[in-house]
Amino acid sequence: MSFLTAARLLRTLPKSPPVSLSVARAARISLPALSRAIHATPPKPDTANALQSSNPPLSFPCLDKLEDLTRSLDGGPEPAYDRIVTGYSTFHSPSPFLCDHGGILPSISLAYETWGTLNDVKSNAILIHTGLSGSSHAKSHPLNPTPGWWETFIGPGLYIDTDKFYVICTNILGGCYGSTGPSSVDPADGEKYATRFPVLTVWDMVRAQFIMLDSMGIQKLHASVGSSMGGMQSLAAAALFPDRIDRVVSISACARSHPYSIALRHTQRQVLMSDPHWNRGFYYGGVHPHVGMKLAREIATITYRSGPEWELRFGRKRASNSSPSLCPDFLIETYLDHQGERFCQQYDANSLLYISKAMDLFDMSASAQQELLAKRVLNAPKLDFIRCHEDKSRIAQQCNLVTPRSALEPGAKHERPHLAASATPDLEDLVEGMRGIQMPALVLGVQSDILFPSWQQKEISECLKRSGNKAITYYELDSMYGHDTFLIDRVGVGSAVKGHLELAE
Ligand SMILES: N[C@@H](CCO)C(=O)O
Repeated sequence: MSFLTAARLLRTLPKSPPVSLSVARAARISLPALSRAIHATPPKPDTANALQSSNPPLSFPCLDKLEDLTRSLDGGPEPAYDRIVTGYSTFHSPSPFLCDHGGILPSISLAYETWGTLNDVKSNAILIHTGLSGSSHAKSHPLNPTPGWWETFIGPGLYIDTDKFYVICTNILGGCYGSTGPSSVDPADGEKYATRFPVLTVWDMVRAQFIMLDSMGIQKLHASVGSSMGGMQSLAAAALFPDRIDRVVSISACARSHPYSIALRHTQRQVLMSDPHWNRGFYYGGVHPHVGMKLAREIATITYRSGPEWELRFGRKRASNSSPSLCPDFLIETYLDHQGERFCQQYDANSLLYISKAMDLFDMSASAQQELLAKRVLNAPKLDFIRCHEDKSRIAQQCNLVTPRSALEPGAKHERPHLAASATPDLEDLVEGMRGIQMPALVLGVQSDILFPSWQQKEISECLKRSGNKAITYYELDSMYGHDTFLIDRVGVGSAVKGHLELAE
C-alpha cells in the first residue's frame, strides 16, 4: 500500500490510536506505512488531491434542524401568543395611558384571571404579580383547565387559600398574553406597535393594574404578592399606593437592579437583536427571530437555575455515546437547547426586550422615583393634548401641548411629601424611597439565586427596617433551584406566603 493511500485511509479513521491501529491492521496497512503516515509531514498534494482536507468536516444536525425550523416559519404567521393562553378576561381602559418615560398608549388592555370570591366589602382581594414571562394563568379553572404556573400554590385550603381570598392575576402591560404590548395593534394606524411601543417601567405596569382595580371597585388589597419581577411590582405597588395595600410579599426580587443582573439581561437582548429576522422589531407577519430568541432564553435559563441542581440532575452525562460534536452533546446542553426552543415558540421577542429593560430600569431610590415623577409631570400635557383632540368641544387654547413652566425650571423638584432631597448617600436614598412601605412585609430569598442574590433580599429587608417598618419577616431558603425556586418549592415558598397572608392583624 502506498504512503498516500495509507494517509488517505487514515484521515477517515477515528483519531483514537488503538482503534486506528486495529482498523489499519484490518485494512492490511503495514506498520511502517502507518507510522510514516502518522508522523511524517504530508507531501504537497498533487493536483488531483488539492481540495482534500486533513479531516472530513463535522456534521451539524443541530444547525440543520434550526435552519429547517426557521425555513418552515418563513412567510408563515408568527405564533399567536395571545392564544397560547386562553380563558382569561380582559379589562379595557379607553383612556390614554402616559408611560413614565413619556410614551403614550392611546388605550390599554390587561388580561386577568380570578379565583375565589370577592367578599361584600371587597376586602379580601390578593393581587399576584408575575415574573417576566408569566401569563395571567396562575391556576386552572373551568375556562382553561391547563395547570397554571402557580397551580399547586393557589386553591381551596392551599397556600393562597381561595376559600378565604379572592385572587387576581394579570398579564403585565407589555406582555403578549392578552395585555397591551408590542405585538398589540396601535389604534392610531391599525398596525402592530412593534418597536413603536414606548419604553416601559415596572411602575407603569403597576399603575395599569391599579386602574383595573379601580374599575373593579377594589379600594384596598389584602395583599400584593410577587416573585422575581413580580416582587419588584409588589414593592412598587406598596410604595405607590401605601394606603391601598394591607400587606406585601416580595420573593426573589430586589429594590434596585444590580449591574450584574443588568449585564446578564443585556447579553440576552444583544443576542436577540442580532438576529437579522428581528429586523429592529418589525418582524410581525414575516419570519420571527427564532434563533435570537432561542439563544437569549438559553442564556436566561442559566441565570434562572443553579449549578448544584444541574450537577444532581445531569452531572456530566452525555446525551448519547456517539463521538463528541459541536452540537448539544452533554445532557445540560440538550436541556438548554430544549428550553430555548420551547420558549421561542411561546413568547414574543419584543415583549421580552421591553420587559427585560423595565427590570434593568427598576430602582426604588427616592432620587430615581423623583426623576420619574418629574418626567410624568413634564409629559402630562401630552395626555391633555390627546384628550382635546378626541373632545372637539374643548377650546383650542387648552389643546396646546404646553409643558408647565415649573416643570422646566432648572432643578425643579416634584417631591412626594415623604421623599427627601436627592443628594442623600446611596443606601439612605434607597431607604428614603421605601419609607412609604409601612405595612407588614414578607421578604423571601433563595441562597442559590445568582440573578437576585440573597444579599439583595437582605437589602430590601434592611431598607424597610431602617425606614421604620417594624413588621418585616425575612426568610432565606436553601433550595437548590436558584431564582426559579418560587415556581418549584411549593412547601418552602408556599408555607412562608401562607403564614404571612393569614397573619392575624
Ligand atoms: N422563569 C421566569 C424567571 C423570571 O421571572 C420567567 O421567565 O418569568
